[in-house]
Amino acid sequence: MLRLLSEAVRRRGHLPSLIGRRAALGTAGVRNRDPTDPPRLFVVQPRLRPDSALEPKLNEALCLANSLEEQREGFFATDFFDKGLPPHAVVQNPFARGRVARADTYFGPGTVDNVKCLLNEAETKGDVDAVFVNAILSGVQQRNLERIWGKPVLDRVGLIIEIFNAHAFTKEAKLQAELAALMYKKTRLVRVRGLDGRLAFGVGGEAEVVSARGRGSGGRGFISGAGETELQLQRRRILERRSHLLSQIKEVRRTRALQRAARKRQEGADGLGLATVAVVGYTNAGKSTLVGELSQTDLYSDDRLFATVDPRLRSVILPSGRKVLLSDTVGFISDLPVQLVEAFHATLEEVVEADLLVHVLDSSAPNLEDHRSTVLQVLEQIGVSEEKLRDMIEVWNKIDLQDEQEEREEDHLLDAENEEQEADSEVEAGELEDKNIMDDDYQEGNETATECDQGGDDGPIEFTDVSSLGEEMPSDKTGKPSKAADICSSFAREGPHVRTSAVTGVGLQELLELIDEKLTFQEDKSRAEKVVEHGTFYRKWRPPHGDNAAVAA
Ligand SMILES: Nc1nc2c(ncn2[C@@H]2O[C@H](COP(=O)(O)OP(=O)(O)OP(=O)(O)O)[C@@H](O)[C@H]2O)c(=O)[nH]1
Ligand SMILES: [Mg+2]
Repeated sequence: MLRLLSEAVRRRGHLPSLIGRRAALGTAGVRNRDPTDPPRLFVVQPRLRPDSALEPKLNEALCLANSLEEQREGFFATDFFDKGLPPHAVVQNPFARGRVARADTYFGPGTVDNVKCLLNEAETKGDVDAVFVNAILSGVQQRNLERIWGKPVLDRVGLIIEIFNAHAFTKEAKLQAELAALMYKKTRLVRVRGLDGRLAFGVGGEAEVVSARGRGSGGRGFISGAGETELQLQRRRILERRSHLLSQIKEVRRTRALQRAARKRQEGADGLGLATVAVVGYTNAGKSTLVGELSQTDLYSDDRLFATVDPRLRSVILPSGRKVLLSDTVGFISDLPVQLVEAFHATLEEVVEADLLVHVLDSSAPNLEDHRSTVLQVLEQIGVSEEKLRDMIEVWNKIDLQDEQEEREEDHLLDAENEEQEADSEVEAGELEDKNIMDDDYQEGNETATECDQGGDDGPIEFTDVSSLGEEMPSDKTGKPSKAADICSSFAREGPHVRTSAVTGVGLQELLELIDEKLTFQEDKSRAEKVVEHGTFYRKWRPPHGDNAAVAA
C-alpha cells in the first residue's frame, strides 16, 4: 500500500530523480525525504571465511540497508519487518588470499561486472536506488564504482552516517549528524569525468562549481586571476558550514554541562545526589527497551539499527528508595565512523560523565564477543576512565531468545534422531541409495552458477540472492545463533553481570539491585577518600623538635 502510494507520487513527478536530489553539501544523498518511500539499496557483501563469520555480517548489512529511512516526529512510517529482504550479493573479498584491494574500483573487474549484471537483474524486480558496499571505500573507488554501476554507491561509513542523519530528531542530534556527514564529505571531494565528459564532483555533476580560476577567467597560471579552484571553493564552503555547526554544538555542550552540574547539586529525598547511569551497548542490543521497562515509560525501540540517535534521560527509583537517572544513548557498531564519534562528542560526553555504566549485550547474537570488544573499544576511544570500565555492569539481554534457541535445538536433535531411525528402516527396505541420489541433486542445484556469473579474473560471485526481493526479513536481524549459550558461558568474566529479558521482565529487579549496590559502594568509597583528603589538608604542620632547636640556635 505504502509502496503503491510512493510509486504514484513518483509517477506524478512530485519527487525529483534520486540522483538529481543529491545536494552539493549533503551526504551521499540517497536518503529519500518522503518517509513513506524509503530508498531501496542493493547490498554487496565481500565474502568472509568461515561462513559462521559471514552470516552475522551479511545480516547486519541487510539490516543496515533496511534501516535507512527518514523518521517523522521520532517515528517511522513503515514496519521494519514488512520490508522485503533487500537484493544482495556475496562477492569475492578483494583481501582474500593475501591480496590487496584495487586502488581504482576496490573489487576486481570480474566482480564489478557481475555486480552490474545482478543489479540490472534486481532492477527488473523493483527499483534500486543505490548500492551499499559493506566495506570502507576510498573516494576514488566510490566514484568509479558509481560511474560503472550507474547508481550512487554508499560504503559502510557513508551508510551509517546517512542513517544517523535520517534518524536524528532533536536539534542536537541533527547538528551532530550533519557535522559528521560534512566531515565525511570533505574527505571525498573527488573530481570525476561526468557523463558529458566534463570534470565534476559526483556522478551527475550536481556538485560542480565553476569559479573564476576554474573556468572562463581567461588564462592559465598567474594570469588566470584571483579566485578559487572548484575544489578550494568546495572545501571553503564545507569549512564555513563546519565552523557554524561547531559553534552551535558548543552551545549544546555548554547547556548539557550546566544541566549535569545542576543534577549533581540536586539532592533526592534520601539526601544523596542524583546519580546518572549511562546505558551503552551495540546497536539493537535492547538498550531503549530495557530503559523503558526499568523506568516504566515509553521509549522508542525498534528493530532498525540506530533507532535511537537522540539521547534520553529517564528517572528510576532503586530498591533502596534512591532516585537515579538512566541515560539511553546511541548504540555502537563495528567500524563506527570516526567522524561520528567526533561529531557526537556532546552526546557521548554524557557517557563519559556518568556515575555508572551499564553495558547491554544481545546474548542471542552469534558474534557476541565482537559486539563486546567493539563497545569496549569505543568507550575507551571516547575517554571513559579505566576505573569506570572496571566498575561497569554487564547485562546479557534477550535471554528469552536464548531459551527459545535452546528449545529449537532440542527439537532439532529430536528430529535428527527420528530421521536417523527412519533412515535405518529405509536401509532395511533397500531405499537408502535413492535418497543419497536426491541429496546429491540438491547440492548440485545449490552450486549452479547464476546466468550473470561471467567468471571474471578475480573469480565468480560466490553466492547471490536477487530472487528474494519479496521475502520477509528474518525474525531476528542478527540471525539466530547456534551456540549462543556456549558463547555466553565462554564470555563469563569477573565483573558483575545480570541476565535479563527486557521483553518478559526477567532479571530487571536484580539489575536494579546491582545498580543500587554499585552506586552505594562508589559513594562510600568516595566519602572515605574525602575524609582522608580532608584529614591531610587540615592537619597543622609543626616542625619536628630537632628542627626547632636548629632554628633557635
Ligand atoms: N526477544 C527480545 N527482544 C528484545 C529484548 N529487548 C529488546 N528486544 C527487541 O530488540 C529490538 C531492539 O531493541 P531496542 O531497545 O530498540 O535496542 P537498542 O539497543 O535501543 O537499539 P538502537 O537504539 O537501535 O541502538 C526491538 O525490536 C525490541 O523489541 C529482549 O529482551 N527479548
Ligand atoms: Mg535505542
